[in-house]
Amino acid sequence: MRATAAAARRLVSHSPLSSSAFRSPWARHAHAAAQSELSETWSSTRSPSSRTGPQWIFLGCPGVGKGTYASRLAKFLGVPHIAMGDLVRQELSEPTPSGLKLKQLMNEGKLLPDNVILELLAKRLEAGTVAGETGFILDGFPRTRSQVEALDKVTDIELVLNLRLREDVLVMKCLGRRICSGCGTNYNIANIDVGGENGAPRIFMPPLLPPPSCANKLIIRADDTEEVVRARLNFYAEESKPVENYYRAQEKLMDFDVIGGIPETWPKLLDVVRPFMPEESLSVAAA
Ligand SMILES: Nc1ncnc2c1ncn2[C@@H]1O[C@H](COP(=O)(O)OP(=O)(O)O)[C@@H](O)[C@H]1O
Repeated sequence: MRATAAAARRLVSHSPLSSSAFRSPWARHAHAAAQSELSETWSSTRSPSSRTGPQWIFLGCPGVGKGTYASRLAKFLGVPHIAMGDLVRQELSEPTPSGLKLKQLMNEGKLLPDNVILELLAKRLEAGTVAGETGFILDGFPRTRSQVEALDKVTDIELVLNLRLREDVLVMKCLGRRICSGCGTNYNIANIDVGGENGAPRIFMPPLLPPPSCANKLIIRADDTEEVVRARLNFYAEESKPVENYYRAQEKLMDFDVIGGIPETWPKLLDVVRPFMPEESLSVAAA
């Protein structure tokens, strides 16, 4: 699909959150600002349809390992791994009055308004287009049906990988997450060995521990408390269904059960995506 500036503007105007949907003045203001800014952002960029590389999406619950596998796969494919959560955290790292309200939503495990999310993504895609990026793996976007429809207007998604893992393991994984405050690398201190009962397969995931250079700089995300993790999982279950159904109906969705740690899961993941990989990535994957 050819994405013109007009199509880009539709990405913003498509948002179901009309300014009247926001109850507080700050939110209405942010919405109005995003509308005009985003239109400008998109109209000043080259067409996203000039991308010729893979345009893939990773779906899955918090803690399932989207970031880990999406970033590994992105390296093989030679495209960027664009993690919506990282864009959000980066944006909210500077304290501003509107940012504080958004941060509060995030710390409660709630989704941020579409206009905020679409603006961040549009800016990231624009920067990528300028830098000559040919495709992307999106992680954490789209999360709602309205985000799916907005994305469809400006990209041509080929493959949607839906990572799945049982809920008790997801909670353990989220609570074990640690990030190096120095270099931003993700680790996990959870030592998971569960299952085997009631016909469920055993799941063994050893910790992913940091090297000494990161070990004393580890931080925990404010939204990785048990209460918030459970809330995020509930929100996800509710909101992901329409997204999954949309891509399933288009025959673009592939379910993938995470079966263990990286050494077991990664080769299986590569096997299932191999038929979709461009020629040049196949030789890297085979090496
Ligand atoms: N597509 C999105 N739509 C709305 N809010 C989002 C989106 N992606 C990320 N966020 C916000 O950023 C937070 C962190 O996102 P992320 O790192 O993807 O967390 P997780 O997948 O572990 O819930 C989310 O809880 C939500 O508040």
